[in-house]
Amino acid sequence: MLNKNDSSFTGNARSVSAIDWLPEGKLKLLDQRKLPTEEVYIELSTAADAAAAIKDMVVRGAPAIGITAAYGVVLSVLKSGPDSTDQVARDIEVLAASRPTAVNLFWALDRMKRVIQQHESNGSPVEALLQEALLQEAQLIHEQDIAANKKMGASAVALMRARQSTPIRVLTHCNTGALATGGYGTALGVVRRLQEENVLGHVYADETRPWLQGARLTAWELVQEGIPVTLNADVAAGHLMQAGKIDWVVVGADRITANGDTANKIGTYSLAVLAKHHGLKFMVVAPESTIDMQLRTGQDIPIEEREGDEIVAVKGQIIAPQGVHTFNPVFDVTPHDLIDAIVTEKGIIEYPNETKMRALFAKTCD
Ligand SMILES: CSC[C@H]1O[C@H](OP(=O)(O)O)[C@H](O)[C@@H]1O
Repeated sequence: MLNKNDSSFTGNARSVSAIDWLPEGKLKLLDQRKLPTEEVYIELSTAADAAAAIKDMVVRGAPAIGITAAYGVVLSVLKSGPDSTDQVARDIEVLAASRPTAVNLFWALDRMKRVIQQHESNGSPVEALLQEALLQEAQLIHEQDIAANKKMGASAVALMRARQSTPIRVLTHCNTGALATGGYGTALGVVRRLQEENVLGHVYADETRPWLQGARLTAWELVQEGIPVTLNADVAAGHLMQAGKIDWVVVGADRITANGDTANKIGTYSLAVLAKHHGLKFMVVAPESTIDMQLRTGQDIPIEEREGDEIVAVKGQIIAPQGVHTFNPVFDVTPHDLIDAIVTEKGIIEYPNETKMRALFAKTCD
């Protein structure tokens, strides 16, 4: 286990990466459970370690989960040795079972399985060649995610500037930044681009109960970069909208279905209803790896429920009586008709519906 004295730590969220492949064949993760008070890194050497890190939210965020799983497959092949097909297949199943909602996990594993299948179709895969091909694919998934985030940031800000005067004031939910992705961020990538173009009015960050991704992670990223952020209780979001403080609600996604219904952190649906009521714009920002054209509507999306102890305690401090029942779904689904724009690296869909989604994605998701 490494602490922030680790040589790669520079003290700046912009250069801090949640996920790094080490030359000695290990995966280094920033333990997001310990932020913002501690920057602690862990090094993983097995696929089971990677699956546990996803399940336990050492690393979280739909794209980051997919990238971690891809490196987990590399760890599996490195560890399994020759004739490891069955063990690698078992490891991929363990990775797939780590969390159910973010489709990026399954998208990334499918890409890695295609590399294995290509090698197997060429006769028995030469182990070293397969290991190298899988590492290259995982690193490509990682790099493509960062590039997608920067492209989405630019196109989202261009749309916002075409729709209203500047500066632009944003409310965001959960964490969708460098910690949730390969780097730069999805919804937080839009915030970064607004700041880069000097048209950011202000960012309001929902604390995002119960896991507090907004308070612990989004605020950490933005404060470190000097981006003007105000942390608010989730229940204050409606008040901010009613007070005329917000122009756009901008969020990430964990799975977007063929009609544009969007699963995202619990509380997103409420924000969309509030935004509609107050006549504000609601934007979803997500790479194509978050699109699931195999599901027709959001009703089909598996919604993860986590342990009640995430609700009844905050950083170990008990805040509810012993024996209370709990209900802890950690995602909800925003219907497409509450979404003004879905921004992806392939293009922007305004007022999404199945026809528009299929026009943009059918060719790549059949
Ligand atoms: C870049 S999208 C990240 C997405 O993932 C988060 O969920 P979790 O922290 O539980 O992995 C949240 O839904 C974000 O919008």
